[in-house]
Amino acid sequence: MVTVQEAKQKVLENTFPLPPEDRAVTEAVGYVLAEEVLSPLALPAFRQSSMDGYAVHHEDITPSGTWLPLVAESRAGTSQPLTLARGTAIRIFTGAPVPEGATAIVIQEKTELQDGSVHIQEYPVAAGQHIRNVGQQIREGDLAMPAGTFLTPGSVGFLLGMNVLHVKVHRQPSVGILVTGDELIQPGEGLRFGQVYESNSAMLVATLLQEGITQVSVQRVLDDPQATRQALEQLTEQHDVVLATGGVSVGEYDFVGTALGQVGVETIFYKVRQRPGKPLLFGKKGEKLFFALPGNPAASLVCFYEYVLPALRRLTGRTDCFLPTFQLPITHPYSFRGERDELLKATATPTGVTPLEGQESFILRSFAVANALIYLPASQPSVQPGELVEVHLLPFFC
Ligand SMILES: Nc1nc2c(c(=O)[nH]1)N[C@H]1C(S)=C(S)[C@@H](COP(=O)(O)OP(=O)(O)OC[C@H]3O[C@@H](n4cnc5c(N)ncnc54)[C@H](O)[C@@H]3O)O[C@H]1N2
Ligand code: MOO
Repeated sequence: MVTVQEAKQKVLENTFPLPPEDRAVTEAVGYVLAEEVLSPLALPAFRQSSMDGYAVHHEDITPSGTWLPLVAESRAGTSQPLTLARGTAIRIFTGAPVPEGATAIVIQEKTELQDGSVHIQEYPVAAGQHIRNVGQQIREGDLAMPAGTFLTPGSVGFLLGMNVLHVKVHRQPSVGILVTGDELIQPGEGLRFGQVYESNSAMLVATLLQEGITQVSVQRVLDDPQATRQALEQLTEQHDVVLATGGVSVGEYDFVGTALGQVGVETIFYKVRQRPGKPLLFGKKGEKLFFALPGNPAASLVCFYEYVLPALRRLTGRTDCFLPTFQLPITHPYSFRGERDELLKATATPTGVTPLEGQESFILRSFAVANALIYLPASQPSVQPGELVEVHLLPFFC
C-alpha cells in the first residue's frame, strides 16, 4: 500500500510526453506545443490607427483649436500608402494604415467637420496617440510561444494572426477501456435479479472526451481469466493507455491483476491509502500505461480524476496535470476513522465547500451534482465548520 502522495509521484515519474506530430492550428486547441514558435512576421505589419478619426502631425495642433484641410482618406484594407503633409489632416479608420508623416490620431468625437476642413478640439495631442506601431505586439523572429504552451482558442487566434498554419504538438493518447463483471448488462436492456447496469465505461469515455481524447475503444468481458487476458492483450496492442474497471480486488472472480501480470505489465503500485479507491493498480509495459480502477463507480471516477487524468495530461505534454487545488473553509463538520485519506464529493463556491450526502463508493448520486472533491488527510480526521480544507475542482467547472 502506498500513500496518496507516493502514488501521484509514481504516476508522474513513469509518464512522459508522447512524440510530436504536425497539426493544423485550427485543430490544435487542447494540445501542447512540442516545439517553440517564432514569429514569421512583425505584428502589426504596418502602422495602424486604433481609432476612427483624423491622422495629423501633433505639432500642428494649437491650444486654441486648429483647422486643418482634409486631403485624403485611409480605410482599413487600402493598399495605397499615403503621406501626410504638414498642416493637413487625413480621415482615418480603425485598423487603417497611418500615413507616412502622421504622428497622432485625433478621435472624431473631438473634432468638427466643415467645408472640407476639420477642426481639432483636443490639446495637447500626444505624439503616437492611438497609433499601433509596427511590431508592437511581436517583432519578426521573436519567440511567440515556447514549447510546452497549452493551446487555447486565444493561441489559435494569435498563431493564425502571424500566418502560422501548422504546429508541432504532442499527440493525444489513445485509450482502451476494459470492463469486467458477470453482473453487468447494457443500459436499455431489462434488469434481471442480481444484475447491474454497466455505467463505468460511459462515464470514463465522457471524461476522456471532455479532455479532448477521442481515440477510445471499450471491450466488455465476463469474469473469466482467459477472456480478461485476451482483451487486455488486444487493448495493449492498440492503445497508449489501458483502463480496466472492476475485478481488481481480492475476490475469487477478480482476475484483472493476474491478467495484467500475464500480459507482461509491471505493477508500479497496487493499493493506495485512500477512500474511495483503495484497490487502484498502476502498471507499465514499455511506454504503455495501465490503470486498474476499482469497479465501484464513485471509486472508479475519483481514481480517474486524481491519477488517470494527470497521467493523460502529462502524456500530452502538460505540466499542470492535477486538478486545480484551492483551500476553502468547509461549511459543515465532517469526521472519519482516519485510517486512510478521504476524497469527498462536494460542492464548492468561491466562499466555501460542502461535502455531499452519500460518500460510499457505490453511490454516484452525490457525484452527479458534485463540482469538486475535498481531500482530507488521515491525519485530519475531524474538521469543523470554517476550517480550511484542500479542494480539487473538477474539470467541467474550471
Ligand atoms: N475482502 C475485501 N473486499 C474488498 C476490498 C478489500 O480490500 N477486501 N476492497 C473493496 C473496495 S475498497 C473496492 S473499491 C472494491 C473493488 O472491487 P473491484 O474492483 O474488484 O470491483 P468489482 O468487485 O468488480 O465491483 C465492485 C462494485 O462495482 C460495480 N461495478 C463494477 N463495474 C461496474 C461498471 N462497469 N458499471 C457499474 N457498476 C460496476 C459492481 O457491480 C460492484 O457492485 O472491492 C471491495 N472489496
Ligand atoms: O476503495 Mo473502495 O472504493 O473504498 O470502496
